[in-house]
Amino acid sequence: MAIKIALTKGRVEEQVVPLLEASGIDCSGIRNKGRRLIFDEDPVYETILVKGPDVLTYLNNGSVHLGIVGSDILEEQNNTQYAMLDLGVGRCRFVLASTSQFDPQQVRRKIIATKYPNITKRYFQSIGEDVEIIRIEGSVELAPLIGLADAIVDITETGTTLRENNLHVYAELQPVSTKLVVNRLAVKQYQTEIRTLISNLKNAQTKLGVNA
Ligand SMILES: Nc1ncnc2c1ncn2[C@@H]1O[C@H](COP(=O)(O)OP(=O)(O)OP(=O)(O)O)[C@@H](O)[C@H]1O
Ligand SMILES: O=P(O)(O)OC[C@H]1O[C@H](OP(=O)(O)OP(=O)(O)O)[C@H](O)[C@@H]1O
Repeated sequence: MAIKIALTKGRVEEQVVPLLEASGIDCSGIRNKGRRLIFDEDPVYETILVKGPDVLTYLNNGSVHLGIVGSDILEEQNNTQYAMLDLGVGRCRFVLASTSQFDPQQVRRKIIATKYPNITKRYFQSIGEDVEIIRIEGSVELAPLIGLADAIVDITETGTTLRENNLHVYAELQPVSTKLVVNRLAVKQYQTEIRTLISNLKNAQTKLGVNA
């Protein structure tokens, strides 16, 4: 039976496929995927492509043995315990950002827009502040520009999106990177295979110059 991996499609997929290939996994199907979602070209690993927040749903349900997902999603879903390896790709960081008019000391209770309400809540709790959180699905940078929120908590990599929308960083939160996560039962069932995969991925990181 193949070992099943749920891989986050999009940015993570693009950055992880070279690592999987350098680990000896056949990703030819993913590279020419069209609209396909299941890839069984490799004799050992079957990969499915899913949205990031769904990776843990498949993993916890036992439908897949391994998952590849950003730490942003693991932290938002309060589920970091099965992260076995930092793949060192998909690197970005959480920031609190807003326009130059934003006053971090404002007296009125702040309204914060984000795709990550749990991470945002934990951050403001950690600095002893009570805020109102508005969850939005994307293009979060719009929120302070059109008056939906006072500021945002979002991820940034190059800073281009913030810069091109005239937003500034007011606080640095935690860093983000892509993790390999495992199903608890699969760790026992496929101990040898998972150990081998982790070792091959570490060698692939070295070969490709990826810092974990
Ligand atoms: N700017 C970024 N730089 C590096 N990694 C990022 C960046 N934005 C997101 N990521 C990582 O990639 C993951 C998925 O991002 P991606 O943009 O592909 O999906 P998404 O946010 O669901 O977007 P879409 O709905 O447009 O597919 C995130 O969970 C995060 O770990
Ligand atoms: O600092 P940068 O390199 O510009 O990257 C940051 C952007 O990347 C992510 O958005 P994504 O592309 O996932 O789109 P989204 O707004 O639909 O979430 C994030 O939400 C920022 O908007």
